[in-house]
Amino acid sequence: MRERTVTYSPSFTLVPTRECFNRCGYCNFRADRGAAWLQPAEVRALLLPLVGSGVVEILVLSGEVHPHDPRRGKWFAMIQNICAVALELGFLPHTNCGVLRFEEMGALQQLNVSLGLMLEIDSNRLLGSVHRHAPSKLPALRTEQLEWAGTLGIPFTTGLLLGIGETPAEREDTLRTIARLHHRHGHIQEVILQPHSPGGSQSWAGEPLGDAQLLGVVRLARQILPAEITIQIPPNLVGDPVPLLEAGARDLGGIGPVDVVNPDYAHPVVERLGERLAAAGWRLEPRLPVYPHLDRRVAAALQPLLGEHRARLCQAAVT
Ligand SMILES: O=c1nc2n(C[C@H](O)[C@H](O)[C@H](O)CO)c3cc(O)ccc3cc-2c(=O)[nH]1
Ligand SMILES: C[C@H]1O[C@@H](n2cnc3c(N)ncnc32)[C@H](O)[C@@H]1O
Ligand code: MET
Ligand code: SF4
Repeated sequence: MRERTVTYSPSFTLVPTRECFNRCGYCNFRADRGAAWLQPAEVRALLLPLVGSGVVEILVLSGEVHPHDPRRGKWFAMIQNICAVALELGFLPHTNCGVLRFEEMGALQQLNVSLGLMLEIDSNRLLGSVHRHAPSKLPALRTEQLEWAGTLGIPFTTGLLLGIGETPAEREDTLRTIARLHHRHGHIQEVILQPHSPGGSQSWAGEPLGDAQLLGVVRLARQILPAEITIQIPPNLVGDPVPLLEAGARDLGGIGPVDVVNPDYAHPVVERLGERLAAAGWRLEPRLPVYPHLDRRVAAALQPLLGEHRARLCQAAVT
């Protein structure tokens, strides 16, 4: 059988803070004001042991401080510092810290090879349920973020959170919104199809999205999204990834020690996952947090480090 390829990103997640002014009904990550903020010394202490370990991506995933909160500037400076330390130690940062001001997005572009923000579901109807207390999940705000990222030329990861009360038509609308934004700017590198996976501390008592439903969405996404956009599924939130790969998914996202968003669902050990996939005719390969066709859009100051990682990845592939 011909071997096909599926990718993952060897990653480690840093959390600037869990403090968040939103209260998404499905969230098991957020904390109230007063929660800890990551200190500069802690960033170094967490990252130093990872140098030379094979980890490349530092996923910076944060709760959000309100844009009009007087502490917003300090919060944003903390995120910039985390990215700068990660770069200094030779890692490639990818930040998803929620909705940003245009100037903030431009500043993070100088410190990240790509940025992420889930569109979730492009429907105002959910503002009456899971997003009732989540102003930063307003669909118009999130589509504007994707538009800005396109204007700035930032390689971008977005996605859908599935099984949060949306209809089939709303899933299709969301995929079409992403396709439309991509057609204008060509900046969407991957779309995560994330199945809602209930955890112990969320307020909304929704069911998990099953693999059979996810399979249908992967097929639909492959029809709607242009071929250069990769479909990502999280291996720890699905039963068997193989049928989803057969349906068009080609990436398994960042794999690290813990999934901080879904701590109740352990990540697979990469070696075991590789063996399971190989038995089904799929070769698991590492990738960088920016896709090769978008390398030239990465900030000039990051090009030398990106080049080193790209060369190392090619070397590993031929040896
Ligand atoms: O590359 C990304 N991976 C994202 N991932 C995948 C992530 O790389 C890994 O699954 C782990 O969170 C890393 O330990 C998410 C996973 C989740 O469970 C929830 C949200 C995200 C969001 C992103 C993201 O914005 N960018
Ligand atoms: C960082 C991203 O994590 C996703 N997210 C948040 N809570 C859950 C959950 N219970 N199950 C799956 N994904 C979740 C959202 O899509 C958010 O944008
Ligand atoms: C756990 S969510 C982390 C990213 C951000 N708060 C968002 O929801 O978009
Ligand atoms: S999903 Fe993100 S925005 Fe929503 S409450 Fe959790 S941390 Fe905040």
